[in-house]
Amino acid sequence: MNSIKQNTQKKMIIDTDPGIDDAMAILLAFQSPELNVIGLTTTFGNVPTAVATRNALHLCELAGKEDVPVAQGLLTTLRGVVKLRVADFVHGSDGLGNTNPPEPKQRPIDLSGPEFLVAKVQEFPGEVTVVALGPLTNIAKALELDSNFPKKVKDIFILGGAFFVNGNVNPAAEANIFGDPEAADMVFTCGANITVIGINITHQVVMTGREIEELGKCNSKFGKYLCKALPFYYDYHLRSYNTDAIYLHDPTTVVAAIDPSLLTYAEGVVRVQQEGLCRGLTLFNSTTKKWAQPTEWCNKQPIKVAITVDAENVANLIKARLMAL
Ligand SMILES: O=c1[nH]cnc2c1ncn2[C@@H]1O[C@H](CO)[C@@H](O)[C@H]1O
Repeated sequence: MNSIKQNTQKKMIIDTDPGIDDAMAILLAFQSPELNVIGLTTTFGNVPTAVATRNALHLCELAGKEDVPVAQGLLTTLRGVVKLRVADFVHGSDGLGNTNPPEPKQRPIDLSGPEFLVAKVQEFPGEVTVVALGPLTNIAKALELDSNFPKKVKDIFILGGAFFVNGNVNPAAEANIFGDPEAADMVFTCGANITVIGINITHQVVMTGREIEELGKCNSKFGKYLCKALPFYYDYHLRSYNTDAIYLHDPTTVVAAIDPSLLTYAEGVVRVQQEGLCRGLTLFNSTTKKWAQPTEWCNKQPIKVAITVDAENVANLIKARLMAL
């Protein structure tokens, strides 16, 4: 890779809990000439953090990207709670559709995920894009470690939340936000340049059963690899949504970071319900009403919330890149 090309590429850190759609997103990022993936940080959600780290290392090795550092993130939520309910029914107990990936040869680096995030925005101020594909614990911890993190990071693209639609863990909450609502609320209101892609968007970007078969038949290494893990993810969608297609949550978020113009956005303050029945609910203030009394949404920095997507072109880009040789 020559330095001219590297200079025009976005420096990206992917915070991830692989996860089948995370695996698609990571391989897509590696296949994208616009991106220079400078590291992966791992979190819990689809799998426990230790499994996420193993899978992140494995995916780097599969892609011949052993030089990409993997930093293990926090094992618990910001409040120290171990998330017992991992999504093995979505991704299999190994996170990769029960395909039993080989033990990676590489090890995670000595820095923790949050320490790595802080170090990289310090090294490249205004240049690092963070793509967050799991609960937001590592990013929130990075905010605790460095209060200037929001100013130093270029932007943060977050897969999370359900805006004007039901959640996927329960009618109120989407899985990543539900995984650590306190962290999510901290991140959404931290003042950084944030774009949120919720399941109101990602449920429109799909790969059908037939397309999964085509992925397996093509000669691409990533396509052949993914089509072994995808049937598990497909079965979950068939069972849960009665649909002959999978939702491309995490890859859509990587595409948004590559080309934000494929989506449209509304700007407003987002807060997260912390307790009770609707714990994990994302509530976007879309009104311009001047409230009679100050609200918990006042005096916070607005963020961008995706409201429409060019689903066909986003899905086509994902498929083309995963099928590329
Ligand atoms: O029902 C579910 N429970 C938990 N996690 C889920 C479920 N459906 C999808 N995901 C995972 O959570 C993120 C999107 O919310 C995606 O990473 C997806 O793989």
